[in-house]
Amino acid sequence: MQTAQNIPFRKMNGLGNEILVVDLRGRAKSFSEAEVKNLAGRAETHFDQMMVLHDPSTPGTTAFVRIYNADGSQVSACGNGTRCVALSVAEDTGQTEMTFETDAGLLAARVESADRITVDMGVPKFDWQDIPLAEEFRDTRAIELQIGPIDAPILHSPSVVNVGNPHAIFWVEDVAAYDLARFGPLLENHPVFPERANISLAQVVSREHIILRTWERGAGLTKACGSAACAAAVCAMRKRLTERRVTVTLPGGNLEIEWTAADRILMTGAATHEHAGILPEAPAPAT
Ligand SMILES: N[C@H](CCC[C@H](N)C(=O)O)C(=O)O
Repeated sequence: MQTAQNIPFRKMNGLGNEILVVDLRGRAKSFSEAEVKNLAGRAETHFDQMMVLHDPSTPGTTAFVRIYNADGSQVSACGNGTRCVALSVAEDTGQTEMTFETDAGLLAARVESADRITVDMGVPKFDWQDIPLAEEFRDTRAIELQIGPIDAPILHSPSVVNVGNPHAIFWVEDVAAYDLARFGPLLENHPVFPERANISLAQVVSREHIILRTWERGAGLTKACGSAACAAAVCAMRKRLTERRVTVTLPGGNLEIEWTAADRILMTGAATHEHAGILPEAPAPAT
């Protein structure tokens, strides 16, 4: 396993979603799954997601961003992490507009301040094959899935969507009434989700306000999940529960989500610095 060669990192968060930002541009290096999990497990570099910047291949873009969950899995979208990367780049270069390459496509970002960073999270996908689901469901606004009676009240009929990553949204009267830590992993790994899924409880307070809690695929309970906020917003709009602009309140704070007439999802919120340092030497591989 290659050791880290004096590589700087920034520990940040997006509404409390723990993010490690590592810039590998100009270096011929990438991280193994073992290195990712090792960094996630250390107090100084602990993260829910790690955002790694690599040299881009599309002219005019700032970086290709590779995204890892704490369990080492590589994923294609992280809203909170993308805001942290955008703030980091803006502070380093003075740029306020930038575009990143990700496995889910190009993401444009605008940095007005550390409190107002907007990311275009792209176009939502609702077909069962695009989530993906293991079998055909005609109406992905409510699929036949339920959990219980291990948890009362029963959870059922989630909406599903892909916003660069897969999400299932359960609609509830009170997000605090459920032991999400207990059944989150059951649903994350449910066979109906061949690539697993991020699992959220959504409470629609008004036509402009949703309260959300999320069990994240590959990271567990987090204080915020930006892509889940996007997922809940577009699924609520699709069910005619909300307008096209909503505030989503997560345990760590608020995000503004807009599903534009051009079918793109705009997410606006803050990013916060915590500390910076040099990545620790990776441990020698067990012989
Ligand atoms: N756990 C997610 C990736 C990070 C999403 C979340 N942290 C966000 O802000 O969007 C997944 O496996 O698809």
